[in-house]
Amino acid sequence: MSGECCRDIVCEGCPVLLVIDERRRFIFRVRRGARLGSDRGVLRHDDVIGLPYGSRVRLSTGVEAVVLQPRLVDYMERGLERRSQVIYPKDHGLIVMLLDLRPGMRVLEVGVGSGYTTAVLASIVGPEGHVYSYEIRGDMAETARRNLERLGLLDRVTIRVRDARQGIDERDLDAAVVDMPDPWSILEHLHKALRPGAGAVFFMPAANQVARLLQALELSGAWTETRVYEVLLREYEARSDALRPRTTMIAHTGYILYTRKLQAQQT
Ligand SMILES: C[S@@+](CC[C@H](N)C(=O)[O-])C[C@H]1O[C@@H](n2cnc3c(N)ncnc32)[C@H](O)[C@@H]1O
Repeated sequence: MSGECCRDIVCEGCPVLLVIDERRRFIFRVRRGARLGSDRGVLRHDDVIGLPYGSRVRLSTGVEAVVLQPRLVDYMERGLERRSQVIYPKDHGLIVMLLDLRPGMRVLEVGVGSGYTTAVLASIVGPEGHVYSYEIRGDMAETARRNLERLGLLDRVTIRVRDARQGIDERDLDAAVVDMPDPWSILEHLHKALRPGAGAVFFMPAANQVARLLQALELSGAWTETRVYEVLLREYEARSDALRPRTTMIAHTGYILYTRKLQAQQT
């Protein structure tokens, strides 16, 4: 079978998402001689080496599973450490569009937590871009570092273990994502760090935070194009004989406030 290792074909050392059923999904790196155990049977890693991604494979019990490339969203669901509240994929999607994120951008992040948003930003800016991330807690920064290392994204990220209220070192940044309890307290630092007209997104779980931030933005007169959003995502049962919404959904994650830097008036 021809094809590129880890892109088309499973080779030793490649990451794999093994899907047995909706609840049994495992992410691992293939190691010759290793085994993955589950209540549905055992998978010998050797059995997937050389298979094209997208192949079916049988466990020791005869149960069938599928071998796929893990996506970032699969890692977020079950392949990373989680020690803080994280921003969900439904919200990341809108954040990426609002900030017009692209390869090569230099992006600021305030409030790293477990590094889920850092991973989204780093995967989009690519090897030629960079993410500058501020996190006040050393233990959180370490968790994020481990997660980014696992994803192979750590070299695109600089994590500063620092209170962002004391200042931001970088200048001329293309965009910012702020996920911290009191974002109004860093507005001046943020304004200095962004390039003219650059966008910033603030993620906040509570409506009173949004109101307070809006007030601070209005008072400063230094921001424009301010918008507030909430993303509701309803998944469907993907069954041709009974297509209908799922009975449960994530009711609330947080609000997304978008705004852009306004230059000071030239006199
Ligand atoms: C909800 S978590 C961020 C989660 C992250 N967006 C994700 O998706 O994984 C908020 C983080 O902000 C950090 N934080 C709070 N105040 C901060 C400050 N003044 N400067 C830097 N980080 C701060 C907290 O320690 C916490 O880890």
